[in-house]
Amino acid sequence: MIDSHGRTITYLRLSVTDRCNLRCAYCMPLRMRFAPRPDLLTLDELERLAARFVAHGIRKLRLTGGEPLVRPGIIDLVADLARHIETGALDELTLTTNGTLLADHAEALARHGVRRVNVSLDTLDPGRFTALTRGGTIAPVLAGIEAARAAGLAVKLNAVALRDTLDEAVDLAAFAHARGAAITFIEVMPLGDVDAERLDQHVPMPELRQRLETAFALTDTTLRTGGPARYVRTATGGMIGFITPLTANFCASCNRVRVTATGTLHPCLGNAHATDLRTLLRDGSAEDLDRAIARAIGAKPRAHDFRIAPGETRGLDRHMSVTGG
Ligand SMILES: Nc1nc2c(ncn2[C@@H]2O[C@H](COP(=O)(O)OP(=O)(O)OP(=O)(O)O)[C@@H](O)[C@H]2O)c(=O)[nH]1
Ligand SMILES: C[S@@+](CC[C@H](N)C(=O)[O-])C[C@H]1O[C@@H](n2cnc3c(N)ncnc32)[C@H](O)[C@@H]1O
Ligand code: SF4
Ligand code: SF4
Repeated sequence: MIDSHGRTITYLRLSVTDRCNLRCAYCMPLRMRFAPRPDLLTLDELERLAARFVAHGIRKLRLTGGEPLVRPGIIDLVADLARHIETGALDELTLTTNGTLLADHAEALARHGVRRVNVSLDTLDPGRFTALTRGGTIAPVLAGIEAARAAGLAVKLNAVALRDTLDEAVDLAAFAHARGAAITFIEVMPLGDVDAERLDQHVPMPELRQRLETAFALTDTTLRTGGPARYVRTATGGMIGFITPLTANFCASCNRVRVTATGTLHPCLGNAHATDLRTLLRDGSAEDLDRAIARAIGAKPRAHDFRIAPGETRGLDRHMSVTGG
């Protein structure tokens, strides 16, 4: 699948639920409205839809959410999708999780062909964690990271670059590296309404990188994982990734599309473009579905138009938890 800007699409981010057991302050408001249950794809529909994308050249499949591990039957879905790894059609089946339920599932994920997981962790301070997630506790996340490692899963940490936790950037990187994990810092994106001003949350990545440079000597690398991060290496060999949609967008090399838990294809995280696949999946033919996917990818926008600056925030009326990032 090649879009009209010549970019080959090989990476699908599939949201398996828009529900979550946390309420991260940068992701959603405390009183979040979720999609009506009948609108959610069934596990069978998710599996069938993923198979269409794999048939069209998707090589990397990431399950996300909401929180993917709150979806009942998630391990059955992973087990079904694992056949694409076994046939060689997929290079990677992976997921991004808040880690709260990872201790319960790490072993089963590893058994079904998952080799690595990305775990979101923005703070190491238990009180701050509860405040930032509006009610979560950090202990299960830390246990989840250990369980994943024990199950043989490679772990990467994700931390959003936030004004309130900037003072922890060095500690977070050291925490990750002590566990053999890479860490990626992500600039906050203006997606959906939250109970705060985006400008108050946003830390431009050069500022965060400067903090890290007080503790680590950083060397740029050419490492690519197929995701949007650009990586540096510390003198001790630890990897730190930067995802910089606001200060240095990476759209020219984009290889990704996403499908929501209700079966909407968004060819770009940062634009409103949307194609309903659920109706075709439920009532149409396989050819109709394939045509709709091809048309949507052909029309993938060139880039996003996010902006967070004094006096001006430009974003989208769609929360990150809808697309799963
Ligand atoms: N603007 C933008 N942000 C993205 C895109 N893809 C991922 N992100 C953001 O990057 C963050 C980290 O994504 P992950 O779920 O860890 O996935 P990844 O970066 O592809 O992971 P790796 O496979 O480990 O490289 C999330 O907050 C996403 O929203 C994208 O295409 N555009
Ligand atoms: C939407 S979550 C879904 C998966 C899972 N619940 C988790 O938190 O890892 C995926 C990633 O998006 C990040 N994220 C959420 N809202 C964001 C925003 N507005 N800007 C940047 N990253 C965001 C999270 O920190 C997480 O790393
Ligand atoms: S970032 Fe992930 S864990 Fe946090 S509220 Fe959003 S979906 Fe839930
Ligand atoms: S904002 Fe859109 S074009 Fe840019 S990297 Fe993300 S999905 Fe790709």
